[in-house]
Amino acid sequence: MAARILDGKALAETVRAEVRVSVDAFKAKYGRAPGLEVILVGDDPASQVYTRNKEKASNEVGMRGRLHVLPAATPEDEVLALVQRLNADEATDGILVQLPLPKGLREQRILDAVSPAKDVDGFHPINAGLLASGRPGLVPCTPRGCMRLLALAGATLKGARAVVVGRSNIVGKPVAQLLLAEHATVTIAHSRTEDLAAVCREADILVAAVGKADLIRGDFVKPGAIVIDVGMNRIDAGNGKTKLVGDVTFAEAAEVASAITPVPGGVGPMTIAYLLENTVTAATARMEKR
Ligand SMILES: Nc1nc(=O)c2c([nH]1)NC[C@@H]1CN(c3ccc(C(=O)N[C@@H](CCC(=O)O)C(=O)O)cc3)C=[N+]21
Repeated sequence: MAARILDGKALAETVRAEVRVSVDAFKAKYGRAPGLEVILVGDDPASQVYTRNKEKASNEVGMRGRLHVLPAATPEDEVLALVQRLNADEATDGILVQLPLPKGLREQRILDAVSPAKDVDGFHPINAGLLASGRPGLVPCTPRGCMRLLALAGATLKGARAVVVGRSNIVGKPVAQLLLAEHATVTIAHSRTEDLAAVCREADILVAAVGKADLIRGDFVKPGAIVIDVGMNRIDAGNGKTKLVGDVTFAEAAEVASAITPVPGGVGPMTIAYLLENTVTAATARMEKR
């Protein structure tokens, strides 16, 4: 059996078209564009590419996207001062601090400084707590993208066995919360899980979010399962080049699963699309509160 390949790139384009409609409605109602501010500290080449893409993607849907680049040696208090200035700025709806931060900057202190109402990453403990309590708030982008891909696959979540491999605050925990909210029976597995293969084989829905190439082999997948691969691993392609792969051995898993996301072209583009969605959601919520 060959699995259906879930095209995250095409689905992300659909989400962006939806966001464009919301942005136009927002502009008509409030006379300005939703504003996303992306903060990059340092000169990590991958982060430079990612943040430029985020700025570009936000402008393409009619928002006002802006990238702030600070030198790697910027003192923590200066980063905090920028976050606080943007928190207080009426035209700023979303604030994203690109991770990882350079050594010497305390990630938690900086992320906690972002106003929960403008926290379009959904990383603030207030938003994490709201999600865990089943209350409305800003939800992390990658987990939202995973749920939309499951909808594309036509997954029945109610009563399904879902296994999430990985327990990060950015993906594993929030995607588990979203699956639970949809009435799946959720297991969170991780590097210390005993017999990971056997646990994964129970899954109707398998979400891999660890960051380790080839962690999930074909024999980890229950026949007919839906596999969402969140991993982003840059590995040696053998020809002096590198290539991007997920956590799942794609060719093996695609023989067994009913549907599977590729890397690249799966979850990654959905993350950016939901960053835009979260920004217009945050903008609308702020304006409606005033
Ligand atoms: N505050 C913060 N929020 C983030 O959301 C955040 C972050 N920091 N730091 C880094 C990670 C990584 N991340 C990606 C998003 C999309 C792709 C993506 O679109 N990938 C393409 C391919 C990209 C390529 O070829 O390199 C794909 O999978 O098809 C990748 C990586 C967001 N992150």
